[in-house]
Amino acid sequence: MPYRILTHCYYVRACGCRRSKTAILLMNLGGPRDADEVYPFLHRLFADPDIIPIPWQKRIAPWIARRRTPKIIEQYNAIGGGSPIRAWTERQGALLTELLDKQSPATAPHKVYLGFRYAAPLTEDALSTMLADGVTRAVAFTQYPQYSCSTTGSSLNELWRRVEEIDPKQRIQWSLIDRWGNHPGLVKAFAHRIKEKLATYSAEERDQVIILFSAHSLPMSVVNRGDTYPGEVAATVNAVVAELAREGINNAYRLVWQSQVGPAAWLGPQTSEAIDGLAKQGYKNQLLVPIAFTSDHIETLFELDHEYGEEAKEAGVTGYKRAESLNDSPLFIDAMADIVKEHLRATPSVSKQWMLRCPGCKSDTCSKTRTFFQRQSPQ
Ligand SMILES: C=CC1=C(C)c2cc3[nH]c(cc4nc(cc5[nH]c(cc1n2)c(C)c5CCC(=O)O)C(CCC(=O)O)=C4C)c(C)c3C=C
Ligand SMILES: [Fe+2]
Ligand SMILES: [Fe+2]
Repeated sequence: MPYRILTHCYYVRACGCRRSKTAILLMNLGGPRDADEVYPFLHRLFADPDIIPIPWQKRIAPWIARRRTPKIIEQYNAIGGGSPIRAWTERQGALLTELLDKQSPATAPHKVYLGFRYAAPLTEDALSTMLADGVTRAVAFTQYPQYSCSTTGSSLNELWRRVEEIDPKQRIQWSLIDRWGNHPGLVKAFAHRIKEKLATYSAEERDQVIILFSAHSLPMSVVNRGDTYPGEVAATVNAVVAELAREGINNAYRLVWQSQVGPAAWLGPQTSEAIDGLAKQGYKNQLLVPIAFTSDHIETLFELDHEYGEEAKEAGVTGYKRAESLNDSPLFIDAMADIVKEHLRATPSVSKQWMLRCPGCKSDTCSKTRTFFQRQSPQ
């Protein structure tokens, strides 16, 4: 017990102290848990120039958020009142900790923290808790498998700013897992979810099912400045398709893009239009696969299930189904543990704060910087 008050305890096994030796910060966008959290969530999102640069941003963001809040509350009400991202991330974190403690005694005990960009627990909350817990070694692990300056970049820039503010002496040594869209474990987990759902079609229908991999779209302005996300999503799709082919599954497939916001041009084809267009070509069995996010959220539960589900029915798609999100899939948790284990083995702890900035642009304002030729940072 007395060891609990020590800042550093390297004798965790012998003394029974529960202080974690390795902290893992799961970074994600987060989501409102109830109606009261919708406005603050949207406000933070529209105030973030890394996701959406707006002139006079600080002044305009509250106004856009206020106008959008009633519509988004309605959408969250349709899926049970709030976003399940936090609950799923907590569950994934608990399972990951358990697995890592078993598989990686050299870096145990592990402790997972959640750091969300737009909803509680925010990055700054996570960082303060980690410092209060006496953490000295941490891995920032993005929960977006494919890198975009608008998502992982934004989270990293926020972490970098908060470290400067809250931990200027760098008591915590950080390293970074910034992309993992083609990790074999992730690919297997996606393929398994697809096989599970394909098995629910009749034997005659199964080969006729078209698989629609659906990812959150990006504004063309972000695509055109060289964001690597579209290519990384396509790489995940190709890897999953190859994995399915190895198991004798050779269905037709397309990559489509959902969740456009506002009037600007976004990357297409749009999921809803593709569903309709393919229905007109006679594809009555369509299996939707969310490929750029690892747990359920408004875009799977509301957009894919409700909104596009209704549109598909009207278009005559009688066999419209969605693959379950990865959520607490054991294959997915195995993949997460594998990624962290491998990272810890290969990456000595590094304290350089620049590692926490968006490696696409090394700037804390991604949106102003070109990101062509973004390098794959070491994992
Ligand atoms: C890989 C995932 C995501 C990318 C890329 C992404 C880019 C992106 N998003 C917006 C604007 C909004 N996104 C909103 C919600 C939202 N976005 C993602 C994921 C990605 N976004 C998720 C999982 C969610 C839902 C969160 C939940 O349900 O808990 C919203 C809020 C909802 C709404 O108002 O429609 C906005 C706004 C932009 C502009 C962008 C790329 C630049
Ligand atoms: Fe989004
Ligand atoms: Fe960036």
